[in-house]
Formats: sequence, C-alpha cells, structure tokens
Amino acid sequence: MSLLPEGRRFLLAPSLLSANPLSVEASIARLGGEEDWLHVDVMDGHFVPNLTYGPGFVRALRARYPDAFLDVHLMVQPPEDFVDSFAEAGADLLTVHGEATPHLHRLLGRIREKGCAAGVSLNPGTPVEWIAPVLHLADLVLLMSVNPGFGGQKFLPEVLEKVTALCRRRAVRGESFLVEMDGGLGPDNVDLVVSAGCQVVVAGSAVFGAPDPAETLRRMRHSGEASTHGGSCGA
Ligand SMILES: O=C(CO)[C@H](O)[C@H](O)COP(=O)(O)O
Ligand SMILES: [Fe+2]
Repeated sequence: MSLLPEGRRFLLAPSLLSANPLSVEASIARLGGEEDWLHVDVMDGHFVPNLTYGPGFVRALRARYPDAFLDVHLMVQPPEDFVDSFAEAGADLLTVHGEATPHLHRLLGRIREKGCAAGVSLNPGTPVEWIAPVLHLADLVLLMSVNPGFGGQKFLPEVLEKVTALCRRRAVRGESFLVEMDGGLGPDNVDLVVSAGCQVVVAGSAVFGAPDPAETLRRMRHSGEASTHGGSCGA
C-alpha cells in the first residue's frame, strides 16, 4: 500500500501541536483545505518531556473531519499500550518510535491488523540501521529533524543523510515506505528535504504561527515542487 497519491511528489502535514488548543476547528479552517494530512503529536511526559492528547482528541477529529487523513505520531512509551485505542479512535496512520519498544516487529504488525498504516519513527540521534530489520513492515518512516517534545525548534540538517540512506535501501529492495520529516520545517527549507527524497513534510509553528496558514502551505507546496531532484534519491 502506498500512501502517496498517483502523480504527487510530496504531501504537507500541518502539525496541530501549534494550533490554538482553545479553537482547533478555527485553526484547521485557516488551513483553507491546502493541507494533505493532519499531523497529531501524542506526547506522554515520559518518552518525551511534554504532554498532549489522548485518543479522545483523535476520536473528536475523526467525527468532525470524516475525510481527513489523520497522521498520528505516538511519542509514548510503551507504544503497545496505546496502539489499539488510537486505531479505534480513527487514526489512519500510527507511527511509533523505534526507541520506545523492544517489540517493534510485533507492533508494526499489530498496527496493520488494526487497519491502520504503520509508521516507524527515529529521533535525530538514532541511526537508520536500527530499523532495517522491520522496514518491509513499514508504510512510512518518520525522521525527526528536532529532538521530539516541542514545536518551534531549529531544523537539524544532519538528518538529511538518513533520507539518502533510506531512499537507497528502498530502491535496492523494492520497498514502498514513504519518508516523512518532522521538526523545524517551513517555506525556507521544504525544498531541501523534498529534493533529498522526503515525501511527507510536517510543519507546525511555521504554518500555524503564520498570519495566513493557507498561503504558507501554498508557498511550501510551490517551493517543494520547484526543487530539483536529489539524484537517485529524489522522489
Ligand atoms: O513531533 C513534533 C515534536 O516532537 C512536531 O510534529 C514538530 O515539532 C512540529 O513542530 P515544528 O514544525 O514547529 O517544529
Ligand atoms: Fe510530530
């Protein structure tokens, strides 16, 4: 299964972490329908030093936006305890951190059994070799380009090497996972990550902190589409 619609080079996933928590609907309306996915950051105060939403938030999003693609980024430990409830709440994609469980192989299988696409994420300090044995079970790899826990941090360019390594491996093995980048992204650097081969770009503060979030997404789309392909790794 590929999550990338035919003819699309990359998708934009605004992160609700930077939306106004008192008026999430109004924040989503300000995206003007320019978003491809809605990125939902779930934090447990244990795997990461911050707290956000539970499955009830995803259930409410699903009820209000039945056609939205809900990209749920689980920064929780152990993720095994939460996969079923977020799947049943209506997530489309559940991404778990490779660092958060010794049972990644079993867990990715469980996510698919629950009817969701399965994603695996890595912190900036974790090498891609860590997840090599499970890549055939993944629909998406989410590379953190900041240390997880907070929005508004600076993009760490050293993670671009991981995109190159993953794209090479994907081509050699004929695998189909997408590569998503998350953290410190916006109109000024989307071209860099799309040309490196990323197919999903998350952006929180750059979108919701802008005077016109819809226009910011249009600028990001234009910049990413105009970027040059990065050799054999370009999407
Ligand atoms: O997973 C995350 C943080 O752990 C967020 O998705 C990410 O930080 C997005 O925010 P910003 O674009 O402001 O960096
Ligand atoms: Fe995220």
